[in-house]
Amino acid sequence: MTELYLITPPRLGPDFADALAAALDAGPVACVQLRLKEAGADEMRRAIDALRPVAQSRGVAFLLNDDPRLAVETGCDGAHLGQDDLAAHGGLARVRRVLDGLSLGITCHDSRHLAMEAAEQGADYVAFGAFYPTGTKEPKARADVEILRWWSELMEVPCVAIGGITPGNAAPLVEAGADFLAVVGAVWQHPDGPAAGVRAFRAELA
Ligand SMILES: Cc1ncc(COP(=O)(O)OP(=O)(O)O)c(N)n1
Ligand SMILES: Cc1ncsc1CCOP(=O)(O)O
Ligand SMILES: [Mg+2]
Repeated sequence: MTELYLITPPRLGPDFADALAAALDAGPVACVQLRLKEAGADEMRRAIDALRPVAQSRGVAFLLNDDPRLAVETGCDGAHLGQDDLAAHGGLARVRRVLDGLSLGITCHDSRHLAMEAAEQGADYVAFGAFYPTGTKEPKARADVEILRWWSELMEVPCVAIGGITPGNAAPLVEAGADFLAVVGAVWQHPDGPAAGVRAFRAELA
């Protein structure tokens, strides 16, 4: 089964909590990641305080991008870290300890080695990508669907696919065994709004 993993847009408008609620109510959505690359500490805490209850009250996990300590402090369900973030926070083993029983997701780009290492050290999921061209971020790597097939046949730890995923190109990722599809643009930039964006994935994930 493949589930939707929603990542927030890079900048949040004043009504974003309502937009998030509408998107989640159009679900199922398994997880929300707050990803604000340009926010300062205060803005980040305000966003967490406003959005975390929207997700958690609906039984949707709320993860924070990049900052495991803040995730713990603010009651998030876990954190997602990239390879540079791991280095900045003292390495994977240390981050695992900081998060204790909370969820830890790790960016592994297109690397089987990084994914094995992450799983061995207690990651709760590994993320591969970018699978398709994306305007949301300049990706460090392009990944092939075969890495999802290889991983899902070999390993128990769930895998996330990310990068340019839309309802129109999701099928090969689902077929190859992705446990989650992580999406930004296809939901938040959907012409009929985010709820329609989430609904559009339903048929692909069934
Ligand atoms: C689910 C998921 N996968 C990958 C990423 C990318 O993380 P990272 O490489 O640290 O890049 P930034 O998101 O921090 O720009 C992600 N955030 N979520
Ligand atoms: C954060 C991130 N990491 C690799 S691609 C990407 C952006 C995904 O956004 P979109 O779904 O809009 O392509
Ligand atoms: Mg990061």
